[in-house]
Amino acid sequence: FLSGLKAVDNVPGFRCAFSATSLPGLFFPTSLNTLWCNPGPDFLIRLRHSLYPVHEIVSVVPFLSGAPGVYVCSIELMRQIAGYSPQYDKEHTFFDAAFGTNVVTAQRAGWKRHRRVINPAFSHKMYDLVWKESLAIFRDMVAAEGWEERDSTSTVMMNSITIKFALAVISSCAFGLTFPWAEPPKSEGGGMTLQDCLVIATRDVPLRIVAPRWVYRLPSKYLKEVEEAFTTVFAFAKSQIAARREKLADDKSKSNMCDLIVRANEDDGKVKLNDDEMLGDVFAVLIAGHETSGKVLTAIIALLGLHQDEQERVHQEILSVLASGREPSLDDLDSFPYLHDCIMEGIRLFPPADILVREATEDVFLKVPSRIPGQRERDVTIKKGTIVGVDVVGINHNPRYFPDPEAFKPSRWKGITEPDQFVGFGYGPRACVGRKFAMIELTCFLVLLIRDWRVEVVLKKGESLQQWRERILVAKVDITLGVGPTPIRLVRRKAGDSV
Ligand code: HEM
Repeated sequence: FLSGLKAVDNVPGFRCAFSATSLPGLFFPTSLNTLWCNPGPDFLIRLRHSLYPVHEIVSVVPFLSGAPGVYVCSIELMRQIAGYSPQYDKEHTFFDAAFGTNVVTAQRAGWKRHRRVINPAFSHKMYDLVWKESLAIFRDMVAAEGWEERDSTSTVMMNSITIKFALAVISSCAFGLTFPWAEPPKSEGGGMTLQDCLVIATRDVPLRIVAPRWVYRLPSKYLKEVEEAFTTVFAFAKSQIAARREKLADDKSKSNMCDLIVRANEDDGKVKLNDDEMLGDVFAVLIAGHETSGKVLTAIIALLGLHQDEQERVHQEILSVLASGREPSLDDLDSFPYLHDCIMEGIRLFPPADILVREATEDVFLKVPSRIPGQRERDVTIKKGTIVGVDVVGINHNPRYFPDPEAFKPSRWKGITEPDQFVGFGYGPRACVGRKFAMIELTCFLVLLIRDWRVEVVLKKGESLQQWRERILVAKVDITLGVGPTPIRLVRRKAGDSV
């Protein structure tokens, strides 16, 4: 504990039993009790108003389990920490124990091989496919949900719709696995859909790591579900790699992302990944590629439902681009600047990747800005091996960059180029490789939705919009950050209809 305090140069913060990202920290209940403190995985967003009273840095020093760490909410420091400096690397994480080393978690030396294999998959041809599939899946969804024949829907829980949509897009574009909206693929046991299995597999990673295999034979419905979920997800990933290999042996055409990854791996002898690493990458793309987009899509739809004026502005923009009544295409992607700003603002308020975690590879010196105008920076020396987290939520709520940070104001992004202040997709060499993929599917979904439907939030009797926001838009972190169950209603737009 004392060496932990030294490692973070006595920067003020939490002195706790477990660090937020250690295994016990995830298992035990969150508590800020001074004797039994466990800040919990979502402390950055929960405590965002009070975390940084003076300087833009806070420390977490556990006395039982987990590594000491500091968290910063400064863009200037993010550039040093997540940029190209060899002084920082990805933190060694326990997630590898469940899914294998992969492109998201690998440390610098191994990561380059993963990234070289993954990169060719993110091509214009792939983006074309993402748009086409998003369009087709949206249409299938509207028909299968029975919205086509209605002027307004009953209450729709948006979370399951957007996660299913994002999973359908990644399954189709990454693995060539298309399925009808009404009949998603089921697990071998037949009880759960692949979507259910992925939700459980991502939520229960800590249990999977600590529980020995015999535990799953105990008579518990919950444990049986966890076992079925992991077995299904592993079988799916393995079958995808095997199928790609077989296909590529007699068919040299490259089509979906998994084909391209397997081909890139086998084309270049120097960068070959072994089967476990390939499996890890398939999981990484599957999870990083649907959890993030699905969760933030719900938040953006909810924010547009709360802010009818902003929604109307987006609607008018869509009508002006699609004036002739034609369907949107990938060529229109940059023709919706206001919608683009709404997406940026949604990601700012509810960033799926709430933190960029790095580890100091040597002793590092930080000049930390003060939150109080006119007050001096603080010099801090962080010891080698200490966790250094870029607090994305903290940056996004830092009034130095975003005045009135809690407000949904898409217009604040006008004229701001992304690398300047937009940290939602990360920064530097490890920034999101799927950024354009995500922007395409989000734009396609929102253009089609807002063109045809007005989104309304479903209030309880007597509830105000502000109360709805406080009740529903509560961020929760399980691997990625998202909002709670979000009830909305869609009302079909008629010609000349506006708010
Ligand atoms: C709105 C949606 C998304 C958001 C907000 C998001 C955010 C991020 C962020 C912040 C990082 C950097 C993490 C770090 O530096 O520690 C990242 C990395 C990554 N993302 Fe995304 N992501 C999104 C969608 C996607 C999609 C759709 C895919 C794949 C199709 C994807 C694949 C990846 C991968 C593979 C990495 C690791 C890159 C590397 O380390 O080389 N992401 N993402």
